[in-house]
Amino acid sequence: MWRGLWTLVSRAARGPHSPRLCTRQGSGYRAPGSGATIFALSSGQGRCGIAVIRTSGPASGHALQSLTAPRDLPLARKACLRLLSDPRSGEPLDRALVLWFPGPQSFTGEDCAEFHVHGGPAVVSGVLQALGSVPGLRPAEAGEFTRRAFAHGKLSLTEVEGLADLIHAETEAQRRQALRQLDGELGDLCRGWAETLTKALAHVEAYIDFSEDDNLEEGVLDQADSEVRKLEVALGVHLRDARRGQRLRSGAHVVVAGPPNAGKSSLVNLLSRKPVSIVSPEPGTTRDVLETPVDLAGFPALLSDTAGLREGVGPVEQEGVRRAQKRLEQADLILAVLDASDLASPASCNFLDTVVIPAGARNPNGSRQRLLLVLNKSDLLPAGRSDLHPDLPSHLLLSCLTGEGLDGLLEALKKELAALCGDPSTGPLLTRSRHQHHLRGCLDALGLLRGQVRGQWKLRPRLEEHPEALGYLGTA
Ligand SMILES: Nc1nc2c(ncn2[C@@H]2O[C@H](COP(=O)(O)OP(=O)(O)OP(=O)(O)O)[C@@H](O)[C@H]2O)c(=O)[nH]1
Repeated sequence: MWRGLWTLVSRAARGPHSPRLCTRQGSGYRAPGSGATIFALSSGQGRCGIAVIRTSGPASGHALQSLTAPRDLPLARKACLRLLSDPRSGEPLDRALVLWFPGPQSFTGEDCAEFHVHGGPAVVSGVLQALGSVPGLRPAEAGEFTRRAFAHGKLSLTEVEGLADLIHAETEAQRRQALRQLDGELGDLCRGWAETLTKALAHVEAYIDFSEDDNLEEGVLDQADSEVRKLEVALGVHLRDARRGQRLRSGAHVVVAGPPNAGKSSLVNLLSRKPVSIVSPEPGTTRDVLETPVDLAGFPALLSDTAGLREGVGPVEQEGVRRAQKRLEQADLILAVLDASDLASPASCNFLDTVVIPAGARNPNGSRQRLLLVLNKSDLLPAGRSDLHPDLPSHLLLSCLTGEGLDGLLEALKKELAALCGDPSTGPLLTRSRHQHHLRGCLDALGLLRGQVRGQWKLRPRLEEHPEALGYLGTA
């Protein structure tokens, strides 16, 4: 009976055939056409000082020798100046730095070469054409160098994702997070979890094999159970935190809302440093939701300008108000803007009552909607006036016209966004729904395993239905 249980559990621990959370491949996986030698421009397109062209594959050394004079291979990983010429015509193409990375000590794990040529379009296209004429070489597909690095165990899946995030990082916080993931932090965390699980399974196996001979310390199952419980707690904490990492990748939704003419569009333009929205003294100028991606105090955000909220307007503006309200419901952070010199107007009072005050109250899941109240047009207030409104919630004074108060607002935004997106320096974050999917699968499987360990046989049919259950964390 125990043997049967163990067969189930160990099958479960080996997990699914699909890529696991932090899989480091290194064997088995072969992409179509992976035997060929590939080449590509690895630096950006366009005119520039230096462009880097790379090759990867068994014919890299031959390609390097075919294009360079003298023809001998340079010392491994040492930059060396060579004349490049077209192997078909012998026509000189450029004088360039070349590097030779014999596998497996290269980015992809294969033989690689790099040509650091002058970045003019004619030079780049001449060298690419010359490489294409070398037998066994073909242009690389998008992402193929990284795919090969993964296939040869040079990068784990989470590191590949970190690399992609680093290339696309637009803000400081995104760069920090991507670099930490590329350095393997998330993978290390998952491997730690996987090790804990493997140890717990080993204890269960030992119990199954030896308990009847009384050779085993007491409490082995309890110990395994307690380890698995701790693991469940750790996974739960990361899962609950998952939205923060995803926000850090894709940007938090910051919605600028308020009554008409409060200066919402002026604030959006000020924060994005470009004329996203039309600014005019006419109330009701902005009718639709206008979005722009911005770097707010080092964090990525999608900033939305919305129609001024007021009642008794025509059908077009009414639709704008409806869209603004819908966007407010989806906001991660509301930037509520009021005209500091017009706080007693019906539109301001209504906005305070319907948006600002309710945001401070706890919603059914126990959290509050994040909101920063900004009183704009502070330049219109009489000097030294601080008695704005006795019941006004905590707020920031700003003048979009003079820029006064902007530093304070950016500081407050930084705090809010750090809470929303997570601080990459405090530990690895789950940045993709793939991570969440695998962790959730692992958590479910741990529940099943604990049921089995405690002899709850009624769960057995369910485990048999999910033989992959415990393989979600991947292996080192
Ligand atoms: N004095 C002063 N005027 C401002 C300030 N910010 C904006 N304004 C003016 O206020 C008017 C309305 O500004 P907008 O930014 O268009 O206001 P809005 O809230 O987007 O207006 P709607 O599109 O009608 O909802 C414009 O004439 C701006 O120049 C400020 O800080 N001080």
